[in-house]
Amino acid sequence: MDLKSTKASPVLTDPSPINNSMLGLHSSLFPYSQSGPSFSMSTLSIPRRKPGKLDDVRSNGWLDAMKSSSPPRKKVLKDFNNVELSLDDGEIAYRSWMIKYPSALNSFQLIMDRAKNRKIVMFLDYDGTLSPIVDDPDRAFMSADMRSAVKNVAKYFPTAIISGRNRDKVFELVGLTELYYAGSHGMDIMFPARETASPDHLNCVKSTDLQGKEVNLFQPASEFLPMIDEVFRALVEITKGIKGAKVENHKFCASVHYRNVDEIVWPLIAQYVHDTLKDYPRLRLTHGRKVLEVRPMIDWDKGKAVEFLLESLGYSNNNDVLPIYIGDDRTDEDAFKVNTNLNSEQFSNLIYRLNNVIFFYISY
Ligand SMILES: O=P(O)(O)OC[C@H]1O[C@H](O[C@H]2O[C@H](CO)[C@@H](O)[C@H](O)[C@H]2O)[C@H](O)[C@@H](O)[C@@H]1O
Repeated sequence: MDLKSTKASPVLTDPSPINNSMLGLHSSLFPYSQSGPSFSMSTLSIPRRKPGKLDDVRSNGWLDAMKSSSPPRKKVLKDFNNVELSLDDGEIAYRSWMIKYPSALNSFQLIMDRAKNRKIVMFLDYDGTLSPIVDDPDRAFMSADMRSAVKNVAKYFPTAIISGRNRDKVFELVGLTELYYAGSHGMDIMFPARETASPDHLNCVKSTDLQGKEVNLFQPASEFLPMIDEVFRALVEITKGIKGAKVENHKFCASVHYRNVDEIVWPLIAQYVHDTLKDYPRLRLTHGRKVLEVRPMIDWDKGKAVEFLLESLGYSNNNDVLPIYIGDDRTDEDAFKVNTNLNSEQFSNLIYRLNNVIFFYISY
């Protein structure tokens, strides 16, 4: 059974900033931005092009998905002593999540037992996992401590970064040459030339990395390069009048950020993206943390990238291998879905939380 048939998602949506103090946790444990965007009517300028009916994005579920990461409303609950607690939906979701998924740190021995005599292969998401979530995507830096921890992990285990970002950009942010990198949600994978990709993967070519070393490059969506470039420019143009909107070109996908856009304008930004995509029937939309991601309609995602890397590095279908994936976002669930033979109970037994990200084994 895969995650498609498992209703609850293991990832958390953005909580309200006051959660941290209420739960008695230090704010540094939370990667979420602590300052929400402020809004005044005078700061809103509406772009020239008229959107289609805003009903499109209301009926197709985009708006609901966008709102699920917004600061939720308050609810009054009673605690064990019958004292009324004012909790918002995010706080309730956070508490339930803490109960549902055991802490990886408290379960360390169990995890060590499962890892005994097996080779760990480590997969790490970037934003929200290695770096804190901040308002400006260009300033999502990982700390020196985190870099040194990842460097240490890579000393012992093959380690790959699987990010939605442009591969060069995520390499620039991480800066460790000993890792493997997959950008554009796994549609741009670089791995050592000494390894060979399966003959099924035709889009694998020889190339050189930034240090001039020979490498293999796997880009299953290479034919979409001009289309993504074009849609990126169209999205920049159509959203340019929306204060706080930001569009990024990740080579094989494009991101439209609305974290810094007032919620009142979200239907408009969603409708603009929806209208733009009408001209591109071969592109599809996925949701991330306050970001709309436009990507090619191909059967490839972070999960396929994990399988591809395991296969290319010689670790697939091997009981001696224990792949571990750590991620925080909906797109990371594609990697969690790699376990297709598990029922939902077996599946949730593989999930732990590590601070506020999900720690997951891929077991064969
Ligand atoms: O797969 P990832 O490495 O997690 O990348 C997913 C997206 O991450 C970035 O956006 C997110 O982080 C930003 C910086 O903290 C934040 O401002 C934004 O709201 C988040 O969605 C990146 O900018 C996106 O393009 C990636 O797709």
